[in-house]
Amino acid sequence: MTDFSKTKDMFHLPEGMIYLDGNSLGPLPKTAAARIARTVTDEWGEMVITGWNRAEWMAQPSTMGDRIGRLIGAAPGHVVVGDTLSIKVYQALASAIDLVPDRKVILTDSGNFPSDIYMAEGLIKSLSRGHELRVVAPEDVAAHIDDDLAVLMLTQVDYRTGRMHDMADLTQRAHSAGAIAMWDLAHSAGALEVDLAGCDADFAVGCTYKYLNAGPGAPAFIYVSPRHAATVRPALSGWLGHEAPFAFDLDYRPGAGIERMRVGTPPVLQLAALDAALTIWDEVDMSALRQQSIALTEQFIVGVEAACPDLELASPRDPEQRGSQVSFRFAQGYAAMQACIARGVVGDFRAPDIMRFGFTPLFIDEGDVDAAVAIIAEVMQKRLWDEPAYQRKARVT
Ligand SMILES: Cc1ncc(COP(=O)(O)O)c(C=O)c1O
Ligand SMILES: Nc1c(O)cccc1C(=O)C[C@H](N)C(=O)O
Repeated sequence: MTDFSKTKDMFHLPEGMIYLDGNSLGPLPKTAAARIARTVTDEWGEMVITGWNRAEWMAQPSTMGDRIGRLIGAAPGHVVVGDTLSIKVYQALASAIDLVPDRKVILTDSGNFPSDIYMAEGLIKSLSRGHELRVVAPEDVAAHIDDDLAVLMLTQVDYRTGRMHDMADLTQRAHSAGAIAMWDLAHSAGALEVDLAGCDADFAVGCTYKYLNAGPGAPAFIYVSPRHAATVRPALSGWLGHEAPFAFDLDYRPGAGIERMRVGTPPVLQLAALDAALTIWDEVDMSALRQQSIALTEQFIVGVEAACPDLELASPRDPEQRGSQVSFRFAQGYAAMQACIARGVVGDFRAPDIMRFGFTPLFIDEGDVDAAVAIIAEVMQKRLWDEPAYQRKARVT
């Protein structure tokens, strides 16, 4: 059983801050700075190019992929790390489309993160084969799975509301219709129990800078089901996904299994940060994490609803239907969030009116939730958001 009072001490948390934004960018693991410094000085500094073998830099995308695999229900050898999540979305979707050559519909929902939708649109244009991206309301996804469907492309947990799709059910429906199911786990990996193999998902992608805490710009990951891994065509056919990169052949031959989803040079310094972050995750029991996440989000909802009648719950009330974040709607949400941040409660705002708070049991506990609720209550009851300093500027970064 994971002791979350111990994991909290493994992070550097800024003094006086209750950090409820680990769903967007995780905090710094205390060992990360030394771990990165070791790679810089002992490996890059002393080994220079021999580090690719001596420090096993070249193997890290796969070894780290296996460690992430445990957190998302993937057997070793089916996850690889690299690139950004947007790139991995493109790569997975391109491979998925190839598996269903006679169909043209890609189905997603309006709660998906815009980058996934933009990448799909860009891919469709580049292919010029008449594919159509169908964007429906999240609750209508199941009803739109029919015999025209090529790929069901969904983000499991909605970045705005935290609403969670039923991965097992929708994957099974997609398969029954003869389609491929592809999942974005950006707001799932490290947030809840995911069982990719048990759900029989075809492809999954995700990032490591949110709940996994590998730092700003940390690389993404991709999963390919064992059913497809040896046959999928990698659309981004970079040299490190080649069967024999150092043969420098001029013809591309995909590497074995998941290795073919590698593209180019691994981000070694960022992988050092990921290594430090995964050293914490290696010991975490995902079922205990989920239980604690639900306890924290329930405590938060009860507290905020009792003290702040002007905030309307935007997340599902049923904990089984939401991820590890809680969102409230408020017309002055931007200003209210600025007022909370000024008082040390860091969540974030998503247009047009969502105040979003992430609950990350590795470093947030019941005391933090009570303290955050008290500050949010003060902001709302005293209308502190009404101060001109907190109003939204024309240009928001
Ligand atoms: C669901 C989802 N997909 C894609 C992205 C984009 O990821 P990246 O900026 O790493 O490409 C994000 C976050 O930014 C996200 O939340
Ligand atoms: N990746 C981000 C970035 O580089 C800058 C600011 C925010 C992000 C995010 O991850 C946003 C995030 N996907 C979200 O859920 O809103």
